Amino acid sequence: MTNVQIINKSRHQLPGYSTEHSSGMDLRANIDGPIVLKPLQRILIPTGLFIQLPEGHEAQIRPRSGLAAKYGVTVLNTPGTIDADYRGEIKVILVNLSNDDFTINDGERVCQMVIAQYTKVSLTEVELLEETVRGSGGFGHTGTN
Ligand SMILES: O=c1ccn([C@H]2C[C@H](O)[C@@H](COP(=O)(O)OP(=O)(O)OP(=O)(O)O)O2)c(=O)[nH]1
Repeated sequence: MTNVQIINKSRHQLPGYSTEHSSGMDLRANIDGPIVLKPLQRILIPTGLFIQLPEGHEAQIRPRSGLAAKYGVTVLNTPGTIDADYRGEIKVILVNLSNDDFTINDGERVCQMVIAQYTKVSLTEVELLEETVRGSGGFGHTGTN
């Protein structure tokens, strides 16, 4: 378990894992009152959370499948990236892809945050890449079912 420091300026409890095996912590909207998101409208939602990630880690802001499946509401830039050197407030870009208005209430769980380690690489420019069976096949070249 890696310890991460966080400042909570929201009026809600600190996020946590909902089960032992959850990878994401649900984040709550920290807003003064309900906000109506019209079809195809997007909005930046504050969380009131400020995090200090250890070097080599990032936080990924991902949609909640329930909001997506039931209401067509998702995270526009999924996965949003919170950098280890970012000290600002974590915000969530939600978009309403349904034909109906969607109301966001204060304290509503609007997304989930996954903390992940990443690998830093250096790029070496070459003329040829190692051959593989797949080669350049992709984008459904093996069929779609
Ligand atoms: O969903 C998001 C995505 C980003 N951020 C914050 C943390 C991140 O470290 C910073 C910059 O994000 P990103 O690199 O994606 O934004 P950019 O458009 O490239 O802006 P910048 O030029 O500030 O890096 O904004 C959020 O709060 N929520």
